[in-house]
Amino acid sequence: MAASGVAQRVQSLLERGLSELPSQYIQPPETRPGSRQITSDAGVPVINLFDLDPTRFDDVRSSIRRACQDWGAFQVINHGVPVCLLDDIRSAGRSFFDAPIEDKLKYACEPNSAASEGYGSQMLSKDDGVLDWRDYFDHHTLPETRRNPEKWPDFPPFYRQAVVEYSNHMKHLAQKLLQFISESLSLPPTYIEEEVGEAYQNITISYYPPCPQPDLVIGLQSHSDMGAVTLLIQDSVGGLEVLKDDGWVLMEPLSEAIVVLIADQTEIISNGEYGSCVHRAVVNGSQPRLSVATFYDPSKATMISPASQLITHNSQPKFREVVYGDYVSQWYTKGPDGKRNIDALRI
Ligand SMILES: O=C(O)CCC(=O)C(=O)O
Ligand SMILES: [Fe+2]
Repeated sequence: MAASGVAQRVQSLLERGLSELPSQYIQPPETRPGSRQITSDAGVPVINLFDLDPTRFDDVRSSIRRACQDWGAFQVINHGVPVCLLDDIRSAGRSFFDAPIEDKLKYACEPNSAASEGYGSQMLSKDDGVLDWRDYFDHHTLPETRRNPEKWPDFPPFYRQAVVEYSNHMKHLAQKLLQFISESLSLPPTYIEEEVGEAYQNITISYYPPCPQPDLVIGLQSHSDMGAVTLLIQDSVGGLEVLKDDGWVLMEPLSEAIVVLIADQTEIISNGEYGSCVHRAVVNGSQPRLSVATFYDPSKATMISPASQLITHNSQPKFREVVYGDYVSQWYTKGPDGKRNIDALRI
């Protein structure tokens, strides 16, 4: 998102005491949380990975295929990532956000550069976009040459170690999931992984303070993620919603599960067979909420295009090829705004 000026942290705004909600955070009626909310009988699928037991792979692949076609999202359980590591990263994040603002600001991200590492909040965009009710800490974790734990909080003492271990586990799980996804499209198992090339991984811990008027704000506005796949964990509060058939469905918070969100480059590679998941985060009036999103993305120089195996005389390419870095720059210029970005590549 285009940025200018000094970032205001939502949490510090609240701590200073709010007599009324600042107007920059008030959403127009059509994007407020209550709009188009649906309770679906069939929620987002929860898929058992059976601790990656190869005898169950056929079942897993067909469940993933259905979930990708119907939702572009699913949760996985028995995924092989130690649950204590999920708890550690949530508790590390929570301790950071519970610390005094002076301690947090030592890790402030660069106010004028897009996607810089560290502690931040959405900044005023150059157009008159509405601000998200969210603060975050972004970590650059892969390739290892980008990984500099000195830039991450040194409290609580296990913070940096937890991020390193979490990053490594999420890389392996993302690769395994991309293999299932490739095979479920009848592509060779490593197809998507090879198209993506050396993975760029960022881990963003989002913190959504409670809001005195939660019905007027959005924690994180509607968007689809730009890369290949996003793995996300949330705490017990809940607030992640996915768009399905024009209505918003709550992603049930499950403490041991990992949410998988298909992102835009996988939609392109699958030639639209699997749509990326449009999602947003809503907030509430009483409890802060924390989530940890791990993005698995191509490098900026990587060219992404629909898999040639999926192009037949019955199925023409649906997207133009794109250099990933150009895709990202466009996103930062225009902002997420639903799926506007990927739609610009449609043939
Ligand atoms: O907090 C959440 O649940 C959503 C986070 C998210 O979508 C993102 O960081 O891209
Ligand atoms: Fe997202």
